[in-house]
Amino acid sequence: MLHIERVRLSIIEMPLKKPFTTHLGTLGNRQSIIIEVIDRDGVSGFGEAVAFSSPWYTEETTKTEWHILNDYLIPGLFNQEINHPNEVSSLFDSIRRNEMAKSGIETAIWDLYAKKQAEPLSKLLGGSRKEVPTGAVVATQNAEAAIKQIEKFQEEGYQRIKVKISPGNDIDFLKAVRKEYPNLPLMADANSAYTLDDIEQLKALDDFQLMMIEQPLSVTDMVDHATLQKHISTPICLDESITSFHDAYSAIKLGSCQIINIKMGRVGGLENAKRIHDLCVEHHIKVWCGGMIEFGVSRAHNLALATLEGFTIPGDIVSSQHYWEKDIIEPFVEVNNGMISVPTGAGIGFSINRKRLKEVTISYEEYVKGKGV
Ligand SMILES: O=C(O)CCC(=O)C1=CC=C[C@@H](O)[C@@H]1C(=O)O
Ligand SMILES: [Mg+2]
Repeated sequence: MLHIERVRLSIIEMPLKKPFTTHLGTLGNRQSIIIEVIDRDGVSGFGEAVAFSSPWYTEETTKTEWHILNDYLIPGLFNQEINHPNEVSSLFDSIRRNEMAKSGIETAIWDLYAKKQAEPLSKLLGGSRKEVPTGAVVATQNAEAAIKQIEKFQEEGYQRIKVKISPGNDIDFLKAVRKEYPNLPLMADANSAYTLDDIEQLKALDDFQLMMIEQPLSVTDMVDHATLQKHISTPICLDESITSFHDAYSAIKLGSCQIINIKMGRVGGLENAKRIHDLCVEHHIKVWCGGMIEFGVSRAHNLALATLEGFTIPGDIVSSQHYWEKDIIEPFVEVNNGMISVPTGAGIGFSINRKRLKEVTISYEEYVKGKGV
């Protein structure tokens, strides 16, 4: 039985080592909310609310998460007796959407629960992998720079490369990449840059032997993706369209995709992520673990999730040092020959460098039992 006694929220901020560019803009600085839930025995669990500072990827932002966490999600926790983290997402049923805020708290409670059970989070999720294959994202629209980044990722052993494409930055870009790397396991993420009017361009992508095209059409679409999949041989992977178990169910029913990028933040936490994984395995839909250019707490949770048997495609789980000068976890997540070893310690299996957390904290709120209820 878990009794949450205190919650500590820290908005942290770090510059990326290299800007992350898509057709939607460039991310140079990253904020995230680190959530520490502390039970009556003084045991801490950590989660990370991963919305960006502006609503370019989903409708949530660091500020909306701060509001929903402060005013809705946390106050309701103090008088709850939680038997299992699987109960947490239904506690939030009366609060619509706000999946990343919910995921931040839910994952922190999963970490706390696993620590109380003295078990690795991966084991409690039902994961069996002792190491996880991983891929990397080339986030530049400049072909020359992209080829240089791919060369570095190849040296580091990443098992597949994801590039970003959009109208006017697709065919020639992919031709340049394929010229240098004809056999590279390669996928492309469009972040909803196309419409069905672009169908001829999208058909042309079939010449590049892509593993998949991720989210080519509107972030809320299922129907046009199903139409598009009938016209192209490249498998469609959905990302932004899948914000819930029901979205995954609908996409599978409609034939909108052959692959789903599962991000626990986008779908409200680990329980929902696991349910979507199980549904996809049942319906022979491939899944992989997406990233959110996050810090070490969410990266550690992704690692635990990616140990589930259905995660057969290398995910977006790069090393801590790819993005950050100094992450907030110890040890850092490291990639060796394209694999990441799964920690065997209790919970997420990484500890928090509190000194570093304090250094990069820009705003802070602590709740004690009774406040906010
Ligand atoms: O976390 C990573 O290493 C990269 C993740 C990544 O590619 C994305 C994160 C968030 C928004 C997008 O730009 C993109 C995606 O759509 O998957
Ligand atoms: Mg994506």
